[in-house]
Amino acid sequence: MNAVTKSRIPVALTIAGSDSGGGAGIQTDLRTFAFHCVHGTSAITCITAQNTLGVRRVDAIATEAVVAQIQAVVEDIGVQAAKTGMLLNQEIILAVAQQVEALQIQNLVVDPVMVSRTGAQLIDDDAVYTLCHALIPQAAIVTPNRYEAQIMSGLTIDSLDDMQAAAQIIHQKLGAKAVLVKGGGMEGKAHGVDIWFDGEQLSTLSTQLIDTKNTHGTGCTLSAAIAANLAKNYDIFTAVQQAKNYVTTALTYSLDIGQGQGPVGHFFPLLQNNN
Ligand SMILES: Nc1ncnc2c1ncn2[C@@H]1O[C@H](COP(=O)(O)OP(=O)(O)OP(=O)(O)O)[C@@H](O)[C@H]1O
Ligand SMILES: Cc1ncc(CO)c(N)n1
Repeated sequence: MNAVTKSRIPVALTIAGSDSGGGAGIQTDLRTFAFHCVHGTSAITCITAQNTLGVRRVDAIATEAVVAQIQAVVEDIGVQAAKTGMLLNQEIILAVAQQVEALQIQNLVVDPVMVSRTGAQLIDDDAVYTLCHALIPQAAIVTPNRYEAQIMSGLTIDSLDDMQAAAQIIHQKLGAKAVLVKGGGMEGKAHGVDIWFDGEQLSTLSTQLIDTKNTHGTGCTLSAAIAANLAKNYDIFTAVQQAKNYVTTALTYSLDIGQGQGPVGHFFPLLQNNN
């Protein structure tokens, strides 16, 4: 009989919604964790009926069921990092914030899913308030896109200067340890450029701009990659830099599936062995 190899592996948790099309949400998060050699665990908050053309329907999971999933994972397996994605409503957001505090979940990445890249608001104003005041203060990093950063800072964001000002206001006002304002929804020079601020260092993160319409899941992939890197004990700035590089490569390999905006591709490390 062969001896079993006992392997220790970092563990990350995603608290997010399901995307039936497999391009965003928990499906993308778990894939991203796996391709970082991190064991992925999940607490599902809602089920979306979604494809590359858009979201057709959203059903919330009972708040007690969301809490039970988080407790089951953390109390037995333990997690070195976690990320939140689509939390959907105020009740779920509040319950998640309470669990993060009670279970002392470290290295929390909050992707404050409120507004889609096209500018459509996905959660109501009460939910936005609770996200900003109960969950984000516990975050190691919060990663708003252009429109979320506008809501959180109160600024109109049209340029890199605006993104920098917003990052500083969000840091000061909401108390996340670090802020990354993402530029996927910007035009011109700021397109695909992100702004980092941690209270001391203001940095511009840019890679090459990838010319593709298939950008579904960029935000989820980025926040999941940051969480995976934190689970591996990278310092937060390195975790973000590496995650930004990862999303850029995943965009280069994005998938031309469906009739709309296809998802970013995670399989590139396997492709050369699959032809
Ligand atoms: N065409 C592109 N080329 C290079 N990087 C990009 C491009 N589009 C988006 N990004 C990067 O992808 C990451 C996610 O940013 P984005 O602003 O798209 O987030 P989001 O709106 O939350 O995403 P999602 O579409 O998943 O909701 C950022 O690092 C951003 O700079
Ligand atoms: C489930 C889910 N989470 C996040 C997003 C944002 O990309 C989405 N479209 N769907």
